[in-house]
Amino acid sequence: MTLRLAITAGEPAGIGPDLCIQIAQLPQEHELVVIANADLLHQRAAELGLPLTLQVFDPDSPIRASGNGTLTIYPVALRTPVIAGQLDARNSDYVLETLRLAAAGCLDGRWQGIVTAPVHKGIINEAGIAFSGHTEYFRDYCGVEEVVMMLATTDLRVALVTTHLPLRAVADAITPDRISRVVRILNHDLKQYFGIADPRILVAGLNPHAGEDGHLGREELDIINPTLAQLRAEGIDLIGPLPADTLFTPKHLQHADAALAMYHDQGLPVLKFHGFGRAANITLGLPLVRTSVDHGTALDLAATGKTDAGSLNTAIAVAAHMASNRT
Ligand SMILES: NC(=O)C1=CN([C@@H]2O[C@H](COP(=O)(O)OP(=O)(O)OC[C@H]3O[C@@H](n4cnc5c(N)ncnc54)[C@H](O)[C@@H]3O)[C@@H](O)[C@H]2O)C=CC1
Ligand SMILES: NCC(=O)COP(=O)(O)O
Repeated sequence: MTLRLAITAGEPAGIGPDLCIQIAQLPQEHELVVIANADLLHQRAAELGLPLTLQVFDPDSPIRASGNGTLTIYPVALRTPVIAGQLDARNSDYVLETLRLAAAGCLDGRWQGIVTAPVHKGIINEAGIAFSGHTEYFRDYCGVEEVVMMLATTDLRVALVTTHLPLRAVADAITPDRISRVVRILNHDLKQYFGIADPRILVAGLNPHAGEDGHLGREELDIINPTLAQLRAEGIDLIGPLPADTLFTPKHLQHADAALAMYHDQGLPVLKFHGFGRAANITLGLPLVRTSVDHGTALDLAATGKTDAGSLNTAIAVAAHMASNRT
């Protein structure tokens, strides 16, 4: 089935616009509705020397696959002109408007999923807007209590109990309630979106050596172990808490459907070492399908033509797969 997917082009000075133009050159199975400024895309296409035709989104027109240099555009006004590679806080409002429009259009059925190109968290905060990431933005927009960040390649899925938190705050955020909510969402969405009948999830400890029986930290004994026992009693197949340094070895991973890390930089460096440029970032637990790239704004590469669109391609394919499987 040909789907309609929204693509937010992300930080306008970064590589998001370049990636949208690059994927327009490839044959696509779905209609890609890029939510962005049209002049920005034309200007970046000219800088890259790539052809680009933009057709303005019409909700009443039949869905038609993008490609051959053509994209559908849902136009949004920039707040100030863009120079590739140079952040400008005045455009933060534009960036957030693209996210809001994408979420609104997904919830009202105009498109079946959202794929996001990277935004720059720092410049949005410098504009005076508290923003820690798309994951938290869409959680709040949709009014759900919890979501789960999971990055995935074809053969490795890594989900996180906590996302964009200072390391100092992580231990306090590892609570029975949070672990339970995250595990239930992960278990449910591995079934719903990925057709895994009885997901097996490896859970990492928080401390080195999973706490070494309490000698290197007590979170495993006091919080993680009892919570996993309760979740197992609900029928969820959990292994752990395992020391994170050995969890990510083939011996354990070969029997698992996903690994659950306690924090961002416990899980994501492994995933990115394994498959940077081929992975998708997926938000589970939302009432809509949202995927993203596995990388950031790469300001150094904007308008250079040296950008790899592999992760955006993966994110589009995963969003289409999820939207087709959504129950
Ligand atoms: N989904 C999102 O919106 C994400 C946004 N970010 C944001 O991006 C900004 C920059 O983050 P960094 O840590 O510098 O990471 P980065 O991913 O932007 O850059 C890291 C390195 O990878 C290279 N790189 C990144 N994407 C590439 C691509 N598609 N093709 C070729 N090379 C690529 C860059 O040139 C750089 O050398 C930060 O503000 C961060 O918050 C980071 C990750 C995800
Ligand atoms: N490391 C992943 C990342 O920063 C992307 O987060 P989000 O913007 O998708 O929430």
